[in-house]
Amino acid sequence: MNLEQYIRDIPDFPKPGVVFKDITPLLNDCDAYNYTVGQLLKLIGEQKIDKVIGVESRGFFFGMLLAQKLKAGFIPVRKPNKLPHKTLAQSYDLEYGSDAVEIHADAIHKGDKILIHDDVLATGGTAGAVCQLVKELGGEIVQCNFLMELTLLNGREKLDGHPVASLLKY
Ligand SMILES: O=P(O)(O)OC[C@H]1O[C@H](OP(=O)(O)OP(=O)(O)O)[C@H](O)[C@@H]1O
Ligand SMILES: Nc1ncnc2[nH]cnc12
Repeated sequence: MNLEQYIRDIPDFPKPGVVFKDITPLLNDCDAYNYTVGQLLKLIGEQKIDKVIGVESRGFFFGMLLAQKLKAGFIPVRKPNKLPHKTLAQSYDLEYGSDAVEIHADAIHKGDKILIHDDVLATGGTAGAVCQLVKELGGEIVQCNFLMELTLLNGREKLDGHPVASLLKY
């Protein structure tokens, strides 16, 4: 299956000059998203995963599906002031702006094997901040896993040498 046909380019969204990669056609097709889950699982292989982190908001869709298949827990990493319990926060720069991410401080136990999932690796600011949160809580990052990678933005460089895998490269 050619997954690229389910990802739509939206020029100048959300700001002029940005070509937004829209995954809603992929989410809208059961065969396509099931196939995608299978392909993402192949990237992980036989590696043991205790918890999958999905990054708000588009990382939630496949993050939760992956967690179920991997028989792992799911941890939402959210934008500021959304999580109700005690949190740890990390700020970062975006391709189009800046923001911060938060995690519940009790979500990871020392030594937990963590898969970080998001839809897009762009500048790496978001995923880099998530790596920092996992490190501070004593988790072990097994893989940073993405549907797609915008290679010209060199996001991998922000991920501290952790293994990175993506299904599509643009
Ligand atoms: O590698 P980076 O440059 O950090 O960019 C990647 C991040 O940007 C997008 O999220 P966005 O902040 O647009 O939020 P959303 O998922 O809620 O739409 C995307 O889903 C990643 O989380
Ligand atoms: N070009 C892009 N398309 C979709 N999500 C993104 N996140 C950061 N850059 C993006």
